[in-house]
Amino acid sequence: MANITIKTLLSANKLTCIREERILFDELSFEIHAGDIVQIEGPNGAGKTSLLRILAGLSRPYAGHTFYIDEDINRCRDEYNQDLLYLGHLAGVKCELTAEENLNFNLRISGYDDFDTSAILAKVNLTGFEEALAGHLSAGQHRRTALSRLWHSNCKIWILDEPFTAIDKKGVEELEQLFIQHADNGGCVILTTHQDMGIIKDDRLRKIRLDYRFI
Ligand SMILES: Nc1ncnc2c1ncn2[C@@H]1O[C@H](COP(=O)(O)OP(=O)(O)OP(=O)(O)O)[C@@H](O)[C@H]1O
Repeated sequence: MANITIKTLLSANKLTCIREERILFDELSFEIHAGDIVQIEGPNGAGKTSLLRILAGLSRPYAGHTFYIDEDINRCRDEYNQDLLYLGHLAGVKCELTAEENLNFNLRISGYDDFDTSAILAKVNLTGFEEALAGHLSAGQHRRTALSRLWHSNCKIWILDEPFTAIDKKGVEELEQLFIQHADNGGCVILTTHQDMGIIKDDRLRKIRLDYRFI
């Protein structure tokens, strides 16, 4: 019988998050493996963004730990940050830069120096808008500028907060395909969305649900 090893990329160990005297989640534990596509779900205000930010090491939990492979993320920041691509709500797009300059800037600060911005922007349907100021782009084009980084990433762990916001149906499908490809190549995707996904079927998607609790 084949010996299948499941590689754990990220694990949450008894994470507790309290905001404004409200317990958003309490002793939440889970493991995320290579190949996983995980949706954090729950109503508005349930704590999805708070959880993603804790997993990304951008904020601290009230209690508990996040591990990158088998090390606490606070003890291996550099290695973790090199393997992590986090896109939050604002997604780091600067309105005063063009779409191309934004992509160029974001890839360079992530350590890449050999890439073709026109080809990457073409993947997100921004051909012809390379020189447009991000501040003048439509909401969907602005979001596509942020997402373009995903098409040139060596990071295994993608943490994406509402990646489909303002993206049209075809764009959502292309992103879903990319997520599947990334997971099939040994990465993982952890995302929030209030939209239904059409390509990533339920048997390919793991769900972690957050619900309100009060002290
Ligand atoms: N830094 C903070 N200080 C105080 N309260 C906060 C902070 N961050 C989040 N909150 C509160 O925590 C709760 C959860 O916020 P969060 O953004 O994590 O929810 P969410 O599930 O992502 O919501 P949505 O679906 O609306 O995006 C909200 O009530 C929010 O006001």
